[in-house]
Amino acid sequence: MSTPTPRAVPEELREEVDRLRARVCGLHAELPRWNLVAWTSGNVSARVPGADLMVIKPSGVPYGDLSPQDMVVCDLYGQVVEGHRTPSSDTGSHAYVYRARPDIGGVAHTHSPYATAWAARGEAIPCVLTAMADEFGGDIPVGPFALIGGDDIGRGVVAALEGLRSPAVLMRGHGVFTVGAGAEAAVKAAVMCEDVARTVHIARQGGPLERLPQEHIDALHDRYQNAYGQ
Ligand SMILES: O=C(CO)[C@@H](O)[C@H](O)COP(=O)(O)O
Repeated sequence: MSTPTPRAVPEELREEVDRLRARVCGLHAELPRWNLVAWTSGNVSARVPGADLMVIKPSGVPYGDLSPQDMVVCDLYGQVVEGHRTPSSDTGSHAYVYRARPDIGGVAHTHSPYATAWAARGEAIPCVLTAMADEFGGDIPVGPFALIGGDDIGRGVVAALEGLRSPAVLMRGHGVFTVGAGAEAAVKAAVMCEDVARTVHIARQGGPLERLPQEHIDALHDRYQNAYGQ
């Protein structure tokens, strides 16, 4: 990182940072809403566009107590720049992802039950559904087990997603990490990851799974990413 780490939020970024504080706080409410976390597990962050800063959840604060003012502004090495709370346990890993992947603007982490069960087995979720082709462009990969608190998880996330279209990775023995152009996209990927993890788990109870042909996966992904919706 060549630019010096800001020691305070530059005045010209104040409005954007305050907007992101509110947005990241609101997105955290989606994690319990979609049953993706228990108690205080999980977290979401957003990169501050045009700055070596991110906004992330405070560590260990119950979701119902989170407010925009609780969100913590950190540099992309995990150092607090603004905030009265201790940042998430995964701050170093979120920061690593942002440093390694300039295209990523949001990161989410959950312990959603079905996807985390696949992570416990260290098993990738095969692309057997059109919904998987749409959102993930293929299988949902597994990343390595890593201890918590530094940037090891972030390094594993970046390595596991290298060269793949998937915005989600199942971190072995831990849970789901997702990325996106913004925090909204990362949270959506987490919701969709749990949805397909559950469906594929149920399907496999009934018999063998058949992966979609690659050309169909490619066509479905292209449509969904480039033509679907408004
Ligand atoms: O599993 C982990 C650590 O990766 C997290 O989901 C924690 O459980 C939540 O940590 P904070 O973001 O509250 O520090």
